[in-house]
Amino acid sequence: MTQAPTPATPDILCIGSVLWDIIGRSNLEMRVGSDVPGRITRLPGGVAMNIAMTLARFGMRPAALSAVGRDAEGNELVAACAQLGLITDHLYRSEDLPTDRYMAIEGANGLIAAIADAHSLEAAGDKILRPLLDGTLGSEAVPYTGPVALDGNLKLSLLTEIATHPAFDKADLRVAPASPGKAERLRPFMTHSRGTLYVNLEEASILCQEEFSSSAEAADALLARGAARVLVTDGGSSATVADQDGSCTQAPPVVTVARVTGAGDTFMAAHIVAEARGEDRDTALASALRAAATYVSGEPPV
Ligand SMILES: Nc1ncnc2c1ncn2[C@@H]1O[C@H](COP(=O)(O)OP(=O)(O)OP(=O)(O)O)[C@@H](O)[C@H]1O
Ligand SMILES: O=c1[nH]cc([C@@H]2O[C@H](CO)[C@@H](O)[C@H]2O)c(=O)[nH]1
Repeated sequence: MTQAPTPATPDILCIGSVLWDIIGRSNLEMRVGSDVPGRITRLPGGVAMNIAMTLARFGMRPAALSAVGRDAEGNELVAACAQLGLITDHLYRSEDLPTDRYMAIEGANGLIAAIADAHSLEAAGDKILRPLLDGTLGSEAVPYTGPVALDGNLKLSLLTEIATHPAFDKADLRVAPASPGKAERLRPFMTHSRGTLYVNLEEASILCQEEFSSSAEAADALLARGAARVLVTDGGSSATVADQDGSCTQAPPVVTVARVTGAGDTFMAAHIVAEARGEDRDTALASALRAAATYVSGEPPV
C-alpha cells in the first residue's frame, strides 16, 4: 500500500477566504446599468489567499485554512493554490458547500461594484480551525506558536473566538480586514488586546467611529481603544507602526503609481516577512513601504 505523503511544514498560516475572483474589466467608463464589451477573467482570490500568494512570492511557505467545496471549482482552486506555493492539506473540503466566489466589475473609472459571496466560509464556521485544535498544527494544551495571517471574512463570532480562545494565545496573529464593509468585525482584537492589526485610514475610522487625518493619529486612537499593536497605512502618505511601547511613522518612497489594488496585501506580507527575518520595528516598516512602493509602481515586487 502506498502511504499518503506527509504534509509540508508551513512557516505561516493564512486563515480566511480562499475563493475564485471573477473580474469583468472594460477600458470604457462605466456606470450603473452599463452593458459594454470587455474581458472576464477568473483567478484565485480572497484576502487570505492574496496574502498567502504574496508571502509565497516573498519566499515563505504558507498553509491556507479555509473552506473549499468538493465541487469542480473547488478542485481547480486547490490545484491553483498548490501551483502558487500554498500548502493545501489543512483546508476544510466540504461535501455540501459550494466553493465561494467574488465578483467585481471594473471600468476605466475604477471599481464599479463588487459582491463577495463567502457564504460557505461562514457556514463552515469553526471547522476551518480544526487543525489548530486537534493536534495537527496545535491544540488547547499545546497552542500553535507561529505566525498567522487572518482575514476579516470570518463571522464575528468566530473572530471573537480566535481573539479569546487559549489555543490562539501563543500565535503571532496578524489581522487584516476583508473590506471596509467588514472592518468592524476586527473589533474583538481591540477589546481583547490580541494580535497586530493592519488597516488603512478608512478602516481605522470605521473601527474607531472617528475621522482621522493621518496614520499616526489613527494608530493612537486604535491603541487607546485597546489594540495591542497596529500598522496603519494611508496610500502615498505616511504609515505608522505602534504599540504600547511607542510608535514610528515613515513616509513611503515617492513613485509613479501604475496599480494600487493589492498594495495593502503587499505591505502586510512584506512586513511579516521583514519581521520573520529579524528586522527591528523601524527597519521592518521601511522594508514594507519599499516593497509596496515597488508593487504600486508596477515593477516585480521583490
Ligand atoms: N501612491 C503611492 N505611493 C507610494 N506607495 C504607495 C502608494 N499607494 C500605496 N502605497 C503603498 O502601499 C501601502 C498600502 O496602501 P494603502 O494604504 O492604499 O492600502 P490599502 O487601501 O489597504 O490598499 P488596497 O488598494 O490593496 O486595498 C502604503 O502604505 C504604501 O506603502
Ligand atoms: O468581502 C470581501 N471582499 C473582497 C475580498 C477579496 O479582496 C480582493 C479585492 O479587494 C479580492 O481578491 C476579493 O476576493 C474578500 O476576500 N472579501
